[in-house]
Amino acid sequence: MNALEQGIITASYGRHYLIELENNGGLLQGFPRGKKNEAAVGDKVICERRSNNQGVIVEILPRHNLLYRSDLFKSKYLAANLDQLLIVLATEPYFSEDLLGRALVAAQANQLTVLIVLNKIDLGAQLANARARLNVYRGLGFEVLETSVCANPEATHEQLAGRLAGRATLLLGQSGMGKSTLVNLLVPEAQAATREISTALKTGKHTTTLTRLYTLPEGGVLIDSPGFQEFGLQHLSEETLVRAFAEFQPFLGSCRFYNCRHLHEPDCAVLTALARGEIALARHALYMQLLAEKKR
Ligand SMILES: Nc1nc2c(ncn2[C@@H]2O[C@H](COP(=O)(O)OP(=O)(O)OP(=O)(O)O)[C@@H](O)[C@H]2O)c(=O)[nH]1
Ligand SMILES: [Zn+2]
Repeated sequence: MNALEQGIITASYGRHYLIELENNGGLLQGFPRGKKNEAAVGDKVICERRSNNQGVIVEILPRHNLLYRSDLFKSKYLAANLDQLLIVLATEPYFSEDLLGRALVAAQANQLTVLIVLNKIDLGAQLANARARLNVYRGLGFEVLETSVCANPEATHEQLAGRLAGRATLLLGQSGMGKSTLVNLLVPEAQAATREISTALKTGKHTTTLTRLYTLPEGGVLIDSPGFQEFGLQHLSEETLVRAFAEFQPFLGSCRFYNCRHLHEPDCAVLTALARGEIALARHALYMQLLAEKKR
């Protein structure tokens, strides 16, 4: 048997992985050995070298979390071993509150810190509207930073660098919010690194579907995932879903039925709070939607 080496997954493209070996051991193209060795970016793995630049992943070391999305048919890993989620929104184009809400639920389920960034504040026309839409989330205690990556890169860097240093952060954002521009600001060598990864994985024009891990100049890692439209959370239990809505928590003991699902039950404390305007309609609607998707 060849020597075993440890490394971290720094890129994934389907079932193709790039592994950065410890102790400056270089890059290895890695393949999972069978279905159960499917790894995610951020995973620490043991691999067995098969050639100069290729190896087989023989073990995935225990992860402290794994963020993924799922529907009835498949699940898709986003990243492993995270501390933080950085959600990039913009004044324009219009951001989806549904995707934002789902990302917040996923973060809560994995005990991740959340940082929401409202980018393109230099585009004034939609600024007030975007701020108003984010008030609910500010009220829930989420930190919302305002940036203009293009018009004011220095200030953006100042706001974010300290918050990312020394931590593992996953960047999520719909297309067009300024995610790539932000990565290039925070990781000056990002474009060169991506070219290197594309060559190693021979992804060619599919580069945009890569998930990539960058080491930050200040320490810590930033993981850039491709934008997506769907964020299914089928795999989360009903209990986890309820807990993910912080604003429901004060009411949970006060429903008439101990096993109340807070959907249509009489004397439900959550529904009463909703009727009084203490819980936002859109948030409860998302909760109902997530529950409904589990049953389909
Ligand atoms: N006005 C303004 N435009 C910005 C700002 N940040 C990014 N943009 C522009 O918004 C557009 C989208 O930015 P990208 O960084 O490519 O967005 P993305 O989120 O990576 O989107 P995809 O590449 O589609 O995934 C580009 O034309 C950027 O130049 C900003 O702060 N202000
Ligand atoms: Zn209830």
